[in-house]
Amino acid sequence: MSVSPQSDGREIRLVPNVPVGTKLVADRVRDVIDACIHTDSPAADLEAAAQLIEQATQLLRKRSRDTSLQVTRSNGGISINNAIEGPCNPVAPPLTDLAYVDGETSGCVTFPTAAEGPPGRAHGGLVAAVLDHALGRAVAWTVAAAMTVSITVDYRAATPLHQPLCVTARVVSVDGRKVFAEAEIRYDGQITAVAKAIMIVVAGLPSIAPTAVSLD
Ligand SMILES: CCCCCCCCCCCC(=O)SCCNC(=O)CCNC(=O)[C@H](O)C(C)(C)COP(=O)(O)OP(=O)(O)OC[C@H]1O[C@@H](n2cnc3c(N)ncnc32)[C@H](O)[C@@H]1OP(=O)(O)O
Repeated sequence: MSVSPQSDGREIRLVPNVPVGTKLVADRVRDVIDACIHTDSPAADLEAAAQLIEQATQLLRKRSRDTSLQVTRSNGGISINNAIEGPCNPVAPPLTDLAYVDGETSGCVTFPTAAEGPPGRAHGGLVAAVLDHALGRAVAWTVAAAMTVSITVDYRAATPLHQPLCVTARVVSVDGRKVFAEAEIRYDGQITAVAKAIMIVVAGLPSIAPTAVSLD
């Protein structure tokens, strides 16, 4: 396991694979979040549950590290704690099955109840975040690692909770450091939201590639 210093002084920790134990904890925490939102338990059960969660938190805090950004070389360089794709981040939906084929980036996501905005629908901000992330992936995989300076989202139909959604993204054009890209999210083949973004290639970000990842 190695650490590479970044231009802003923060460190990125490289890990060979998604850590199985950490992912397991993240999956269980996702379950806890869902149970917390849906529970109709009596006060005594809620108190007992809170104590158990507190005990689990203390156990996890027994050994901590400062670095949060961890990247594995597998699957095109997954940032395991990322807010959108991180399998070890219980707040990430997460966006999974990321792939890059013939210039097209794709991924899958199922929004949990915790992502609810309007009743039964995904929150628009989270839909935008997923689109933003897919755009970032598409630009990183097609051109170079970049940051979003502008994103516009058109919401065309309800993006449902608890349903498998497909996300696709691609680079449209490049003008110096500026990269123009577009993405969409689909439910059952129908587009629910479309995004257009301008991203700026930034030196010092970890380089990721679709197949052979080199982070050294
Ligand atoms: C490893 C696994 C990871 C896995 C990760 C996978 C992908 C994750 C993607 C997530 C995406 C994000 O959330 S990114 C996070 C949110 N975004 C940010 O935090 C970015 C905040 N902004 C910045 O830090 C800065 O603006 C920079 C560094 C991006 C650019 O600053 P700069 O380097 O000084 O560049 P600057 O000269 O200002 O601009 C460069 C060119 O872009 C143009 N430009 C700038 N802003 C705009 C704009 N809004 N609309 C149009 N054009 C613009 C300028 O006119 C200029 O054009 P010209 O004169 O050259 O023609």
